[in-house]
Amino acid sequence: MPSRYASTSHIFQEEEVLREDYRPDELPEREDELDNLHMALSPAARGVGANNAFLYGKAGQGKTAAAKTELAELEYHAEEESDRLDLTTLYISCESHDLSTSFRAASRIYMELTGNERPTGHSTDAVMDMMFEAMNDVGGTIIIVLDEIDTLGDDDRLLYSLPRARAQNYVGDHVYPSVIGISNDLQWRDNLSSKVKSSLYDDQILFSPYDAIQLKQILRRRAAKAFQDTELIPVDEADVTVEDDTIIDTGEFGSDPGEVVEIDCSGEQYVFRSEVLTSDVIPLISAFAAQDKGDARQAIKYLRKAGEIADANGIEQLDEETVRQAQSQVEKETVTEAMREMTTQAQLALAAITVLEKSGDTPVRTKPVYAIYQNIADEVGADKLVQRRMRDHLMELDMQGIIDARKRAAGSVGGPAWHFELQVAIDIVVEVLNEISRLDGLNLDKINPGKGSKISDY
Ligand SMILES: Nc1ncnc2c1ncn2[C@@H]1O[C@H](COP(=O)(O)OP(=O)(O)OP(=O)(O)O)[C@@H](O)[C@H]1O
Repeated sequence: MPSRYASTSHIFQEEEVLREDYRPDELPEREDELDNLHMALSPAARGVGANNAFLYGKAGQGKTAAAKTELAELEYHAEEESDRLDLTTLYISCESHDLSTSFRAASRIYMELTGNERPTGHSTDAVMDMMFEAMNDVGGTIIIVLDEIDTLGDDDRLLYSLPRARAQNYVGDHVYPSVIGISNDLQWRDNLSSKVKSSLYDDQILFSPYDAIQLKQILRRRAAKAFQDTELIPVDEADVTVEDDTIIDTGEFGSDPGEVVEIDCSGEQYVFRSEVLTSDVIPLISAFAAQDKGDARQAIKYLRKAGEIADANGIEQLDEETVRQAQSQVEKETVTEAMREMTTQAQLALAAITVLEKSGDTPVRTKPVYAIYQNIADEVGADKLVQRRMRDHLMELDMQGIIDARKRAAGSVGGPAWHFELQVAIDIVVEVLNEISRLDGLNLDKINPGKGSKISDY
């Protein structure tokens, strides 16, 4: 049977560059944040303890990439000075190993430091002692990155003890441990107890969302590596003449000379030229991602998906249409994944909002959502939560970006009240709700939205 697989792609040259685990060489958009982190870590380059640092900001802002880049540089320095410096760095993603307790996170640190198996049959205190003992054995400067640190929830024993390890004599004078915490849950950060805050946050570094210009730079650097016949050439090396950011003599490239762009904050100009991306692809993706959350991961995903769509369908050039298709597919995949992982109760709350969205009754207050939620719960034979608990689920859906919860003026009576509406395309939600087997038998069309409750009704 002839194979439909191809070993080369007419679109991609180096597809890995657009994958999640690719580590960029540079992060010019994060120069200030890297400088701050550099300052926090520089005592380690002198053989003493680094400051504890806390990197925070929304998803996809380069926090992890910045921590890894800066640690790699410090490791390189320590290697060069290995007769003088004794440095150990650990990167631990609390979420991916489900290290949701101090016990599990301390076990992981112990395992990484010793190479031993996971300790079993011990109390949290005993595992923390084992972890500090391992630090004593390793000695020197030990920097531990705890990514997604918020998954530790309100179990702050580890976060309280680690920064105090020297002061409390948990480790000897020859050990300098410190923590780089990373989180995109700003509420968690604010809710930490003040005793933990004061020690964990020697240096706090905020990563604010990327704007469209920064996203364009990030995407152009990636695209030049990832796609066929796509390049970034310094203006003085390109066969074109540029005046006021415009190409006035197109040289050998005639009708398709590319465009003049910047790819970092140095002010240096480049010609970006591509035979597989039309000129509106990168600006459009950047605009979509900037309008949404300014998330570089999301922007890179759109670019990759657009390439995959073109590749699979034999399309020669990615264009606006391919980008729109990619955006809707990525959105669908994201929502589908989030919805499948939700509890049934969260799915029921979402189904209720969806019914009201369909009938044009959103943004809507909690009470009408609750009425529909009860109907739906009856329909599928699920337990019914009290109104407050159902609202907690709505707030969680807001955190996931699936619905939008906003306090709005509620009219003449009372102060502002929460109003909810869908934030993602309704047809995607309906399709996924229909696929979820736990909601089998639910027909959204049959649920009566009852009296509408738009803002204007109040
Ligand atoms: N300035 C940048 N230049 C190039 N690539 C970047 C930049 N910022 C982020 N990225 C890329 O975007 C993706 C997300 O970045 P990263 O994982 O560092 O974000 P994060 O802030 O740690 O997000 P999360 O909190 O969701 O883990 C990665 O693929 C990363 O390489």
